[in-house]
Amino acid sequence: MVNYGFRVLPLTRRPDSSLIQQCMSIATPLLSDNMHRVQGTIAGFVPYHRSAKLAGAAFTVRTRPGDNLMVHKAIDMAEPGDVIVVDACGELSQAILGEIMLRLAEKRGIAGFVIDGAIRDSAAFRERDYPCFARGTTHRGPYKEGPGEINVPVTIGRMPVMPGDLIVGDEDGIVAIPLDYAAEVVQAAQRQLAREQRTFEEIAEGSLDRSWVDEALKRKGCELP
Ligand SMILES: O=C([O-])CC(=O)C(=O)O
Ligand SMILES: [Mg+2]
Repeated sequence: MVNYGFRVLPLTRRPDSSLIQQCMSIATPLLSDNMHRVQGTIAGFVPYHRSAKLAGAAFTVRTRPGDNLMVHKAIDMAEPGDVIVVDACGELSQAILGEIMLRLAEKRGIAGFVIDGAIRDSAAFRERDYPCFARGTTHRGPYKEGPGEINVPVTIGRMPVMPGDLIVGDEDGIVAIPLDYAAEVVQAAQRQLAREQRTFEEIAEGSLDRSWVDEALKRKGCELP
């Protein structure tokens, strides 16, 4: 019997904790802009916690749709600060996470969850402000049979995620920054944040140069009044 599809692997590389901390105050559009806008989840993930922010190392899980045995194992294995990222195939017929699991994860210092699937007991995530993004809710509970895998490459919302990627989530969705590029991307996003803050000031003063809009239209051959 080959074990591919039913494996539990350790997470061996994580981003620097100072980098994770910096990402708590950088919006996801700034991070995805600095990866050429191709790395990030498509629309459809909802934050069930009030603050909507999340950052940490990706502890990845791939489940059989509707089954959460491997998510339970991940909660027992992940380290404080990790984000459990579950590729549950976008399945919405069974919830694979609930309040008992939330409380276990919270107790262990796990930073939060990203679930490409459904959760239940969703009021508890809001009340405890415990970070969790998911595609929806249903009271229909999970099966606990496996198979599934831990710390293998996964995809969530059409975004590839490698174990140990720097995960950042907010009201606009979730982005996974590949570990080897994380420092560079975060620095570039911070420079973009400073540029956008200057733009906001120029808008308030009425001094923002808008000539690029007509120039772009003319270059494309558009007739202007
Ligand atoms: O039964 C489960 O595994 C999910 C659940 O509702 C909980 O954790 O409270
Ligand atoms: Mg429950």
